[in-house]
Amino acid sequence: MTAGPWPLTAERDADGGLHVGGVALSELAREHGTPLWVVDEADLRERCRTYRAGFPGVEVAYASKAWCTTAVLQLVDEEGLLVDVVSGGELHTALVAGVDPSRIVLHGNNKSLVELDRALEVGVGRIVVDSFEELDRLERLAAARDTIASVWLRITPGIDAHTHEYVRTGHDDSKFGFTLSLGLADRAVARARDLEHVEVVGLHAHIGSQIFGTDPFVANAEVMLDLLARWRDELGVTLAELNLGGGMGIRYTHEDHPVEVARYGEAVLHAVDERCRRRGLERPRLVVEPGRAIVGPSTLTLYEVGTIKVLPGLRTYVSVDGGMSDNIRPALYDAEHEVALANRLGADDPISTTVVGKHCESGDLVREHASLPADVAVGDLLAVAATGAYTESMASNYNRLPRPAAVLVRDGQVRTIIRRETLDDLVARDVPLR
Ligand SMILES: Cc1ncc(COP(=O)(O)O)c(C=O)c1O
Ligand SMILES: N[C@@H](CCCC[NH3+])C(=O)O
Repeated sequence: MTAGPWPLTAERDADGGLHVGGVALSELAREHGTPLWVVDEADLRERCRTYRAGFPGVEVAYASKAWCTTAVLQLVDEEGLLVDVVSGGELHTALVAGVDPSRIVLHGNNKSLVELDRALEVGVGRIVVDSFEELDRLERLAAARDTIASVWLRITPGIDAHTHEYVRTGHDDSKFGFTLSLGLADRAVARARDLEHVEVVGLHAHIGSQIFGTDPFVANAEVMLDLLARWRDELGVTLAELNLGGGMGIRYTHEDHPVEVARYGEAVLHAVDERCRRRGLERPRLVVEPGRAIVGPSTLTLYEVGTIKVLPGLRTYVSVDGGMSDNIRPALYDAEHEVALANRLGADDPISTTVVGKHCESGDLVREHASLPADVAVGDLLAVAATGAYTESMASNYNRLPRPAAVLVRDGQVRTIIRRETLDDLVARDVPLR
């Protein structure tokens, strides 16, 4: 089981039932209901460790936008990762999780005054400045608090990573950061020099997400080191820190072949050291910022099969009890996730099915071409792989579906880390007229 996109401890028992963390998924469905996010704790911790080992001497920050819930943040914190947040809500979650503020990095292309001020109040480690307005705002807020904001400038390095258009961030025409080719980065560092309460200590560049191959990451590192060298030579500005962002692709289906973290680390660090040698730079204090690669593969979503609609000569629709409200990725990015029957092995001859959710949208797909046993039936359980990243964190209540629960499994133990939403939760913020 583990060779595919499934969590580390996933295995089938003698009857063909799927287990994760030593617990049968059918038992989890009985106890906790469906849809259910099942997180393999061993897998999640292992990925944190693999990342740290793959980038020796480099700080690893978890991009919490991938899955920002207290238990997940506590796990990655225990594993020694920094936590990157992009909003007051993510910051609050990290603080509630008990993450030391100095180990938090605040991102965002449009941080509010309240968010910036809160970051200064609690003393987050670094604020990643995205715009000229933000430099000015930070100067005013930090002066009022009689403090100094330690910041990285977010640079848009002009690197076009070949990934889905919606998740590219390093190309020139991007809403994020100071565009290097248009001279905005140079203007930003010049502006920052005039500020008394903002100290630029480093640079940041993130080129996009779900990227396969090492070349775009290497190119990003080279561009950023060239910039550090040029600013040293032209402006006498020496910056000691460099955050190279996240974006490493993961395996969602058997057809995906991502690079191993160790190879990615080797390639980037080799390029960094080579460039530093050529430019006569000391290796800056490096940070990388993965989200998806930490949590994505650790989790599967468990659904129950409801309606099955056979359209002879066309296709077979298999409907499950969740859909785009708990995983928007297929609808938004045409993303594909492996699907498997979870409660039994099923008939030998697979058929091609279209697994869909229960929402009022034809685009409410779980997987367009899912190979499932021909005898898939109402009441069966389906497991959908690699749903730890950008599913719960992008979940909604569309069609007023309560959001699912999440459980953490390890060595036969089960802990609820997010309770299932109730119908009362759904109306809790409504203010009725009568
Ligand atoms: C600034 C920044 N850092 C890190 C990440 C994490 O990306 P990924 O989940 O692809 O590793 C993102 C999301 O793309 C991001 O915008
Ligand atoms: N939500 C996207 C990734 C966004 C990356 C955030 N900057 C996905 O599921 O692929």
